[in-house]
Amino acid sequence: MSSPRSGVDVVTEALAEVHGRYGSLSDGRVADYIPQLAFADRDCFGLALMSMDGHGYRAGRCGVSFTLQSLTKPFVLALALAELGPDDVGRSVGAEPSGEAFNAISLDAVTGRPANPMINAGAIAVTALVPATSPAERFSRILECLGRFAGRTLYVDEDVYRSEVETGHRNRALAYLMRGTGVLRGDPVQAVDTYFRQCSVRATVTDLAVMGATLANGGTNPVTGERVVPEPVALQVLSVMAMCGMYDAAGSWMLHVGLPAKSGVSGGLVAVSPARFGIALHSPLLDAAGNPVRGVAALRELSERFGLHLMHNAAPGAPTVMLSTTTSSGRIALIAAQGKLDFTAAERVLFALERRRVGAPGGVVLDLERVTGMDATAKAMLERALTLLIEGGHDVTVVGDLPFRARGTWRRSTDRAQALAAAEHALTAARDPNPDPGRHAG
Ligand SMILES: NC(=O)CC[C@H](N)C(=O)O
Repeated sequence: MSSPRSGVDVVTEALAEVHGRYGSLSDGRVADYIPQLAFADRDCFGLALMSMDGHGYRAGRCGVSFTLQSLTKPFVLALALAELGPDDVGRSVGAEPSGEAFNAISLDAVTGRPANPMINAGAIAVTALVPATSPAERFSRILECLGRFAGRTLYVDEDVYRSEVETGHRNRALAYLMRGTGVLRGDPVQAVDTYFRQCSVRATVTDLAVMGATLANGGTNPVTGERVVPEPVALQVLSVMAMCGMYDAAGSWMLHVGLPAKSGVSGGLVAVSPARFGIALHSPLLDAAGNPVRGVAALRELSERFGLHLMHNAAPGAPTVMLSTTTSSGRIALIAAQGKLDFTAAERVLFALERRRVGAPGGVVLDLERVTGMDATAKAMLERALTLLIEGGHDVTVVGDLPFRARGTWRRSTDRAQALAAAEHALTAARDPNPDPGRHAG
């Protein structure tokens, strides 16, 4: 796909630009240790981005399918984690970067566990963990799960599968070693056979972008709307990808691109910008670490251009605290906030409150009328602060209808001016013995 001639599609334009810039790189080699992979078209290059809202963008050849190979590893890990949980999975495989090639014999001297699930040894162990009553059922569960990530039914390339079976002696050796250390339960030949089938599943760049977007979106496929894995599983998988997804180039990838990612020997790569999008590409020319040369260059540029690095500070949003003052009576601290509240926004509100707070029995009016939402952390922080204020003898009013609980007696209001008037009244009443009729228990 070329850059759009009209309209405002700057995302496609950016993809097309990097596609054009790096599509002519001819360094690297097509993997041929699995003979069928040597037939890959070295000129093929496609790049697709799928946002967590399900908006898709493409450049180059994105509809051509290729075998996913190691790109299946994070998604099968997700299945095992969803079924068994991290403790059980962790008994069979570690989560440490190996700093070695994908086919390394990276087994811990004491536990016998492979270093992580993104190298072959770890992936074979994880595949064998998927609960099933037979190898056929295990593979069909894996295939079905990959399809749910992609949002469509996927198929095995039988030629590539046979090619892997014929040449995969090293993978068989890894499986036998793990059988020896006790990490792999069951038949090592069957475990590797399931793993070969899994590696031979075909998908397109577009499919792979959807698979990445599902992880970006906390485990829910943004195109089909289906929850594929629970949110904590998506987080765990992305963590492992961030540390181990790019084999022995994981460190320099994190330094220069800074996104959880996974590559495979057929030249595919998927990277995830958490809570933003999945981006995928296919280009069979691989560098020495087994990562696609054009893809690494393209993603490095896109990451810089769009500020995607995980360690990049998020752009400051609108100021959280719109108003922070003490009323003319000197008795009430008034703080008004806006936007969506997370840890940082809640901390800003509480910092302002702490600075304005008048000694008890002072009043506090917290105007959250223009707060559009809050996450669980912000809610817990504000509730705790309200409880502390009430316990400290403050007269507390919250303006707005956000769902809050706080122990003790406090007021809720829909209008800031009324809230201030009621608070002044209550503070005056507190000094004289008449009870305040406006107060209720929350
Ligand atoms: N890095 C990869 O994609 C490796 C997968 C391949 N099927 C193998 O096991 O050798």
